[in-house]
Parts: sequence; structure tokens; C-alpha cells
Amino acid sequence: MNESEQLAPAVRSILETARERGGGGERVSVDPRSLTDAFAAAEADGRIPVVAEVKPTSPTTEGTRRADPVRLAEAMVDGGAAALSVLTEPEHFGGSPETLRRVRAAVDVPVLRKDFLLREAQLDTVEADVVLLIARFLGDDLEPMLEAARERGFQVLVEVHTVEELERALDAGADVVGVNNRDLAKLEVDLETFERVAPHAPDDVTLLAESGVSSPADARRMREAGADALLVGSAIMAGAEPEPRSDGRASDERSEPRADEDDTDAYETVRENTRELVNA
Ligand SMILES: O=C(O)c1ccccc1NCC(=O)[C@H](O)[C@H](O)COP(=O)(O)O
Repeated sequence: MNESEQLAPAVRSILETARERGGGGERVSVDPRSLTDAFAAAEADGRIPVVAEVKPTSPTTEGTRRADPVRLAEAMVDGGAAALSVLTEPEHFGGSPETLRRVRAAVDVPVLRKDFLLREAQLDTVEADVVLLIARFLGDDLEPMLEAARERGFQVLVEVHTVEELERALDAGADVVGVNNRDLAKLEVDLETFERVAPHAPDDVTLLAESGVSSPADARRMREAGADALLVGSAIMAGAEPEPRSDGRASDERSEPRADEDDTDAYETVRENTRELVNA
């Protein structure tokens, strides 16, 4: 990454904590559930392939959602999600490797580990079917990280935001690419990003539109622009209402996620949100 480029303060903070975070212990070896097979199965079933994201909070979310991640994940799969994305970043997104472990044990669809991985050792924290590598943050380390991930059995989603990053991702050997509509420099979301970048991707690349898909019309728009699949967090989580927080960050002292009866409506809403997008 070009260190001189302007990143939003929240993203600089994400990167600082990611640099400090250690790796796992033993080298991970995964027998992954196929992401492309899951997308093909959704298509065959008349559903838009959607990767639904369990996203407790984020720098652009007010408060932290305390609903049980496993019940959220089950509701998303019930609603037709082809795959899931689970945040494992703790400080800014309220995620954890343990959450991913629990979710992956509870569902049979592929699960993406959503984090800001910067070093090979960080791949060994937890098993997942897919890991995210962000071209912008990895620079020349993208290709070795991609190889290291594949050696462990992971499928790799390489995230890009520009045509230049797409070209770097392809040169590094990426075959599943996500175009992030969220500009990590400003945190602004613009669906035109996908429309601008997608035409430069070869047909044999599996292309995801990430971030900012907030309605069935957005879903159709991204599909018309060439998205093989959509990665959606906020719009699906919309019913799992966050509890307000005062400091703009996920609380370090928050209680365990709740799985009580009062949240039943939240899970039903999450199921319906997912259903609405997969049937857009
Ligand atoms: O979502 C954020 O606020 C955010 C801020 C800074 C860096 C990354 C961020 N999001 C990570 C993601 O990749 C999204 O959670 C994912 O693409 C889903 O986006 P959305 O559907 O807009 O919630």
C-alpha cells in the first residue's frame, strides 16, 4: 500500500490494529465448501447468489447489534443466502474467530472470513471456506498471501476498488474478485464503482459486487452490470437493530450476544431481508 495515500481515520485505525494482531498457532488446513458451486446452485434455483454478512457493527454503523450470530446466520441461509461472510475483526467490527467457528459449524454453506489480513501467520487463526485479501492493503504481498492461503486450502476473494487494483489482482492469480463499492479512503459508497470496474474483468473470473447494495433495485442494477454474486451486510442486518454506543467504536466491554426470545422478530426480519434480495 502507498502509505502516503489518504485513508479515513477509521481505516487507518483498522490497519494499525491489524498490524499489531498476531497470527494463529498451528498451520490451518481446510477442506473448503466450494463458493462457485454454491453460487451455481443458487442460480439453478432461480436465486441471486448472495453472500450475506454477519456484521455486528462497523465504523459506519451506529451501535453494536447484540443478536446471536448463529441465529442470524441460520436466518440468512433460511432466507436463501448462497454463502455467508463473518467478520472476525474485533476492535472495529465486533467480530471474532470464535463467532466464525460457531457459525461455520451451524450451517452448510461456504463461509467467508472477513478481516484485514496482512501477514501469512494471520491465516492460521481459524478455518473458513474463503478468506478475503484486500489488494489495496497488501500491495506486493498480495501474490504471496494468495499462494499461502491456497496452500492451506482456502478459496480467496480478492477485493479491489479500481481498475488498477483489478489488474494487480489478476496478475497475482485471483479468480474470485470483489469490487468494493465503498471507497476505503472516504468510506463513501457509490454503486458506479462496480459499473466502472466490472467491464475490465475477464469472463472466467467470478465477480462479486460488495457494499452498498441496499434494495432489490440495487441488486438488479449490480447484476445487470455483470455481478455473479452480491456481498451484502447492512441491508440484511437492518432488522437486527444496534444498541447505541457513545464512543464511535465497538465496546471492549460489551456483553455476550443475546439469543433470547425478544430477538425473534430480528431474526425473522433478517430472513425476510435476505429473501427480498435473493429474489430481486
Ligand atoms: O462497513 C464499513 O463501515 C466499513 C468501514 C471501513 C472498512 C470496511 C468497512 N466494511 C467492510 C465491508 O466489506 C462491508 O461490511 C461489506 O462489503 C458489506 O457492506 P454493506 O452491505 O454496505 O454493509
